[in-house]
Amino acid sequence: MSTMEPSHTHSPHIAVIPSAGMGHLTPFLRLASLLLSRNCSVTLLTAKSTVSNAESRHISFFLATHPRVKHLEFDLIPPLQSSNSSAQDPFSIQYNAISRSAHLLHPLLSSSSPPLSAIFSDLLVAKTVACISADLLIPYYLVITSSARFLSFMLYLPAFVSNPDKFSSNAVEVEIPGSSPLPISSIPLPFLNPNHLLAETILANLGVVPEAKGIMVNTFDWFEAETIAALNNGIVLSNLPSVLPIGPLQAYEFDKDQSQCLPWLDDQPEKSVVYVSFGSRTAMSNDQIRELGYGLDKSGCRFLWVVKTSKVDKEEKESLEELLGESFLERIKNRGMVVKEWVNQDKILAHPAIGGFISHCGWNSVTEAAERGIPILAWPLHGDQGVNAELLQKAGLGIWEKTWGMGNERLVKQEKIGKKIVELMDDAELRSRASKVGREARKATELGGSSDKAIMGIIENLT
Ligand SMILES: O=c1ccn([C@@H]2O[C@H](COP(=O)(O)OP(=O)(O)O[C@H]3O[C@H](CO)[C@@H](O)[C@H](O)[C@H]3O)[C@@H](O)[C@H]2O)c(=O)[nH]1
Repeated sequence: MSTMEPSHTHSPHIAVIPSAGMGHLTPFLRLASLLLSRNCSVTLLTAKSTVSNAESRHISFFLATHPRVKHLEFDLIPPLQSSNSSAQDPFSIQYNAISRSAHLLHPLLSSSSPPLSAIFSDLLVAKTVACISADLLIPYYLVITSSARFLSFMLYLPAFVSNPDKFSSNAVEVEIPGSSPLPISSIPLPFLNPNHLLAETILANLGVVPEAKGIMVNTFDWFEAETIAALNNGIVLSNLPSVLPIGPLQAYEFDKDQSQCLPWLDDQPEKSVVYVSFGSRTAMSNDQIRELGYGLDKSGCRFLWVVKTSKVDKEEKESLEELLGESFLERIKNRGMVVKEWVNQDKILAHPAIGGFISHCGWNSVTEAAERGIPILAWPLHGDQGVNAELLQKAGLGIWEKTWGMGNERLVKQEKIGKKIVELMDDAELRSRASKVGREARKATELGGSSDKAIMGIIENLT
């Protein structure tokens, strides 16, 4: 993005309110950094305790490198106890706690100095933020951390859950107005159970979406043109505010990476390495992790693999030797690097040695790969990831083997994995289509590009 300064004398002061997990925090910090570069003042509001170490480390580092940002923390009221075992996902519990604690934001926001010009918040606190913004007579904008396609589905969620007969066990897809039908198999499991904490939290906040001044989405026009048009033409929801694609949001400098990954990549030939990572909060079963390892070995490709065995980094205990065996690590050591730590993914994807990405299709990972034009082998595991996998395949950014299923529902064998990796790395047409996606993504964020114009329009409206 450009660092063009607004021509106005009054620079807006914006409160930025993410929810939980790196997948939600990262785009908000990137947006905050972008706003600063456009001469805005920023106040960042976060919950006093985070779920993962990665979040608290990133917040601290961000504040240290962006000293103009004011940071305010709010308390969390104790989480709801639920008998539903699927609700025990620590991130869903935190989303719910943040959503229910959002009223504690009022005194922090109303006493802000200089007074706030706007609030940019995650959907999961929208209900309270809408009331506060009405009280303070300032606009609020929603920031969607997933795809526009997934936003369409979320907006359709109230209709979906209130009409279960329409979605009988025989149904294979859901018709979302203005969008191609969504396979039932891509719908996140919590949404098939309206009593799930995550579904409950989203449903509780959806009602105020029409009160937002605008809905920013970390996507770009070219990538999701049909969906964005449908959202903006009132086909999905008649009273929807403008949907504004502002992505891919750019990474800010995060230079504390002490790992050996980048030096190792420096020694690998161009586009020869497949990067494997399943984001910040997704763990495969240990059996699946081992099959993936043998599959990587069978493919004969070079690889950089970030292994994650538990949802939250605080629980990671097992060593790589215990998990994969010393003989595996010895066998692959000349063409594979396996780590079990936080890596600087954005820098890795930007490295010329990377030729492909095996990804769970968390939306940040997808947008980061899109920006670099890196082809993805989609392996969605939960949440919005099936929806994202489908759309990235349609846009030409990757391939998705649907028969592998979502999550740990079936064990995908090493032979299949090995073959797919070879397909990912050898397909010249796929590589060229992915490069085109990269060119379009970069065009969107250049000065005068569609995403650049969208963010400048918002800032100008606030001055
Ligand atoms: O070692 C690591 C692991 C992750 N990342 C970064 O962490 C972010 C992870 O975000 P994402 O790729 O979106 O995955 P999740 O952490 O799984 O994100 C959650 O939030 C996303 C945005 O709402 C959803 O799309 C996902 O399904 C949901 O799991 C990305 O920026 C990665 O670059 C690193 O830099 N290093």
